[in-house]
Amino acid sequence: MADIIVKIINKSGNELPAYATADAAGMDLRAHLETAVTLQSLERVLIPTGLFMELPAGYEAQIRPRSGLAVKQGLTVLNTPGTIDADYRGEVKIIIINLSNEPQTIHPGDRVAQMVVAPFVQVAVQPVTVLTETVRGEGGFGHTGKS
Ligand SMILES: O=c1ccn([C@H]2C[C@H](O)[C@@H](COP(=O)(O)OP(=O)(O)OP(=O)(O)O)O2)c(=O)[nH]1
Ligand SMILES: [Mg+2]
Repeated sequence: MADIIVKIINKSGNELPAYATADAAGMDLRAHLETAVTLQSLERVLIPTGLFMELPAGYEAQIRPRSGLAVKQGLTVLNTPGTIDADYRGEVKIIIINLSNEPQTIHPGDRVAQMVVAPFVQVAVQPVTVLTETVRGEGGFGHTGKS
């Protein structure tokens, strides 16, 4: 597991991201804030993490919501899953939106999202005029299971 190295510069003063349990998929990310931020209902905000990362080629980091924040406060990641590219060298930031009906406050150091590192493939795009036929064909969007 641990032979995949992600280099991190931590300018936040918060602890480094870490897996909370032995087989956790995600590492929680903390807000790098001077003061608390309050979001009105449906307001969104870009939360800095103070983290700068270097992922190995062929890997991305996905920024996902935390279920506890979502169910308790209606706070979620607007662009989930956010994509951190392996060649990105800027600060990792998290787009949080308040989907509750009340104002919600994020405090410095709060765990606002989680990061899952995953491999991906890059593909070659080949223009054609005909695609192979399949049983599904063009059916989708609830097409299966109908009699
Ligand atoms: O939640 C996110 C999503 C993206 N990024 C950073 C890392 C990523 O590599 C870069 C670009 O992200 P994306 O491709 O999603 O944004 P874009 O709007 O397409 O911008 P760009 O034109 O820079 O690719 O922004 C974050 O810090 N947080
Ligand atoms: Mg992009």
